[in-house]
Amino acid sequence: MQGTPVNIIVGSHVWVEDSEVAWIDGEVEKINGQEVVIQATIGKTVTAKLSKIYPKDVEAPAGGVDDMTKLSYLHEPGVLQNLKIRYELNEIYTYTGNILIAINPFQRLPHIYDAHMMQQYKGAPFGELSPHVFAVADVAYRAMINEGKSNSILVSGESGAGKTETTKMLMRYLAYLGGRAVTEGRTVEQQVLESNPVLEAFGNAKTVRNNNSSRFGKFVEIQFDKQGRISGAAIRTYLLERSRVCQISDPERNYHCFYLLCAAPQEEIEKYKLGHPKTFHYLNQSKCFELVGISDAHDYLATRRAMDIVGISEKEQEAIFRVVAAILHIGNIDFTKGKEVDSSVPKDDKAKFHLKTAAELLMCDLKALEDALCKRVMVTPEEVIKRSLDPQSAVTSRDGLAKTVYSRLFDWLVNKINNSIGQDPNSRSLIGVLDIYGFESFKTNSFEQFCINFTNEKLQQHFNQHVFKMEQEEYTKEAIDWSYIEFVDNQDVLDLIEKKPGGIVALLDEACMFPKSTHETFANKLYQTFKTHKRFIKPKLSRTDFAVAHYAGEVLYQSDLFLDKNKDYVIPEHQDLLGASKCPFVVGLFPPLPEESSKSSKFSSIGSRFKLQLQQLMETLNSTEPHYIRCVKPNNLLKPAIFENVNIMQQLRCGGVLEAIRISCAGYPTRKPFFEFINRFGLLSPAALEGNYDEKVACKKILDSIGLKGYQIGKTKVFLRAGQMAELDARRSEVLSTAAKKIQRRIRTHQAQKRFIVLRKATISLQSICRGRISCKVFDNLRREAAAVKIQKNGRRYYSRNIYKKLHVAALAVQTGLRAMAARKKFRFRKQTKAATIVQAQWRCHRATSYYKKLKNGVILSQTRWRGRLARRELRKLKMASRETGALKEAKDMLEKKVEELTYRVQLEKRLRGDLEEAKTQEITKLQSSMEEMRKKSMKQMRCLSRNAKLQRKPLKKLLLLLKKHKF
Ligand SMILES: Nc1ncnc2c1ncn2[C@@H]1O[C@H](COP(=O)(O)OP(=O)(O)OP(=O)(O)O)[C@@H](O)[C@H]1O
Repeated sequence: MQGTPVNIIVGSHVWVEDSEVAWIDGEVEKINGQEVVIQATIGKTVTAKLSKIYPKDVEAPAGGVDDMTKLSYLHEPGVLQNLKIRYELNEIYTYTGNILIAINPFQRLPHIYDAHMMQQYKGAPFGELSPHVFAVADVAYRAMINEGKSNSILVSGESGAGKTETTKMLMRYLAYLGGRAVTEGRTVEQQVLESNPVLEAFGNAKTVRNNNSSRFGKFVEIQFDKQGRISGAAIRTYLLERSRVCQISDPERNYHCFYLLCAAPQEEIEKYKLGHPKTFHYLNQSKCFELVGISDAHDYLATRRAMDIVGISEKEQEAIFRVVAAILHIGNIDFTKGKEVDSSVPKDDKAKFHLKTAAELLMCDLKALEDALCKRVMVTPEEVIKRSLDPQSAVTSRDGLAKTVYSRLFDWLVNKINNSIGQDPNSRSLIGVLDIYGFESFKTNSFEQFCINFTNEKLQQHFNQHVFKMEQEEYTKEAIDWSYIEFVDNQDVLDLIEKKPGGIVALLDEACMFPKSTHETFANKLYQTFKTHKRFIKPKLSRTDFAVAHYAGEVLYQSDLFLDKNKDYVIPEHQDLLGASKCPFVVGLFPPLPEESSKSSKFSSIGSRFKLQLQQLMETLNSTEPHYIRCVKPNNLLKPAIFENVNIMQQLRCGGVLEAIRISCAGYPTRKPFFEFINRFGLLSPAALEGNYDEKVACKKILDSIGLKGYQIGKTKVFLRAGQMAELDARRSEVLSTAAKKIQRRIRTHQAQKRFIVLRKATISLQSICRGRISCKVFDNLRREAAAVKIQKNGRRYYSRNIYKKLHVAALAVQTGLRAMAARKKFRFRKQTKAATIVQAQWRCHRATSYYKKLKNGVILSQTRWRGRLARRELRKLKMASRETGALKEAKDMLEKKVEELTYRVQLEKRLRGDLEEAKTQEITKLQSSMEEMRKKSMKQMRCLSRNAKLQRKPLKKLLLLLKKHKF
């Protein structure tokens, strides 16, 4: 795409094309006719042709634009600068209309691929969120669901640009959208996703351009049912790089599976008699055995796990790795000259050991294997001749066997995965994801590059057809006013390659079928046939090379190995050998050829098979709605944050990105049938629809009412310029969102009102319930309080009463005690007083009595003595007076009177004592009840009293005795 040097005036900011750094920016100093002098920002003055100068958009947003069709100046430096700005901000995705450009970040950016992101992109309108691979997958999915049409996503880019990673993301997102419940432990989408590590282990290898380069093309068809759920899947692979099995260059590696197996657990290493990769010829041609940051041992286990998930049984896995090990051993069978001329035999014991191990692992006959490698059977009409091969040919035969076995193994894996995932015959539609090698142009380009570039030509044509050709056809059909948009149609290159008869592929097949053909004869044939073809170039200095002017540039091919690489037949000896293996798995890899084909032609060409495959692929793609993702590799160092301008510009040119931008801007990339247009955008101008039944006029009115310029109205469709649809959609979204807001507002008001009424009612009843409950609680509390007070009162009363009772009883007891004590004291005092009185009376009585007695006795004595004397005197007188008896008798009567008196007194005393005792008994009886305790005392007192009584009795006794003595 060449820029149009508009607005180039002195002082304007411009870009200048520079072959080394791609672009230099600066300010125009001078314009001299067709030459411009620029003061570049890199500090030098540059003089360039006016046609190499492009205006710079000084008002472009600082963060770049997410769709390049939005750029004010659409030219290469503008596009590059935009990508660069975004890449520096880690915005690796940018749209170019409907094409997504993905720049490999060479660093993990998990935040842009997590579940949250998937959720965000699910159902989001295209262009609403920032560009993303999920957005493309979402568009494809929605289009499939809404229109019921199959879609395809074509991922392209050069090796290491990130196609496989992008494809994986697409598959992950589609699995997320169409995932379904787990059945039998694993889902279809799980199997589809897990097929990636299995295919990567066997089809990927480290190359100089990518540490995990897919050495095959892949088209994954994901089938969906009516509900949009994944119901099946099919994987188609294209052109596995067979030569890598036997030949690798430093610092590349062979297919990952070989290294994985060499890092397997020890028992497997021993079982397959393996060792370090450096001990195997197929691996040690390069010094690179390990990958930085990758553990082969870990990957081996991961691959086995993935194999389990995709449905490869344990037994099959064992057989697969046995065959892989056998290939490694086959590679170590070296040959030396045999005894016969031009014959060969295993070189040494080491070669024999590997031959034997390979035979064991493939479960075929050792001798048959040796013969298959060292001999050829020639069938002539006359006889069957066995011809020996020289060591060089034996090595070629050996490598041929290894390549055939490996490619059959790879095909088996793909078939197995397809069978295991299963196809859905009732699938409504599918989404195909194509991850195919990008355009390749190296120093030496062989048959592989030729096929790869052929594929890219095909895809470019599909792209052209979709983007340009069909577009312009449509313009004509719809009779809109348009000017022809120039684009490079590559049909002539495709004719050069695939035309039948006469194309390069056909000529190659022809050459392969003639035994005497060599690459020189083939090249000559090409030179002759395409002498005048403008896309075919014969290099001046070479006799076998040829160049093709591809859409992305000229590529020089070396035809040396074209013939060999194009031959796709299995040497019959190899077929017979492995067909007779005792291992059913190996036999399965080499099914017997159909009788006819083996007879008619043993030859089949890789080129024409590949051509056929591509044809089928194109048919599939043509029946789908395509979406394009162009992966870009920002640098060859495979490091993040390095943006190599020239390299990227080249990729953008090759990928047709710039061309697509140009066409998008020059043409009418969006169109809609009138009906659909009115249906969709009628709401932008309701007035335009009123009373108007002509759709075309209505469409025009709608567009005019919005004020869009530059659109076209065809016979049945409205044609819009790039970005106009977005503008219309934005307006529509605005109208819809205003309407939606209005409706939402109303509905929300209504709902809120309803909610409010219900809420109020509920609140009131809740409040009344609450209040009721609170009152109940308060009442309950009051009742409880009253009860508590009552209980407390009663308790206290009871307690006080008890205390009082005790106190009362105690007081009574004390009072009683005290009173009793006082009474006792009084009683005692009275008793003592009484007793004292008695004692005193007794004593006095006694003393008086004693005194009286003494006196009386004395008196009596003295009287007696006296009377005696008187008596004696009288007696003497009486005697003398002799018997004066009368006097004596009188004395005697007097004495008797006295005794009577004394007896009366004794009786009186006795009666007094009885009265006293009676009073005493009465007193005791009275006091006995209250003074139980004092009984003893009283007893004592009684005793005392009785003693007193005794004492009282004593004088009485004495008195009685006295009376007795005196015989009263
Ligand atoms: N989106 C991404 N995020 C992070 N790293 C990425 C991304 N895309 C690619 N890469 C890195 O780039 C490497 C190469 O990517 P990938 O294998 O997808 O390239 P490719 O285009 O498929 O190459 P080939 O054609 O050789 O198979 C990956 O191994 C990965 O490290």
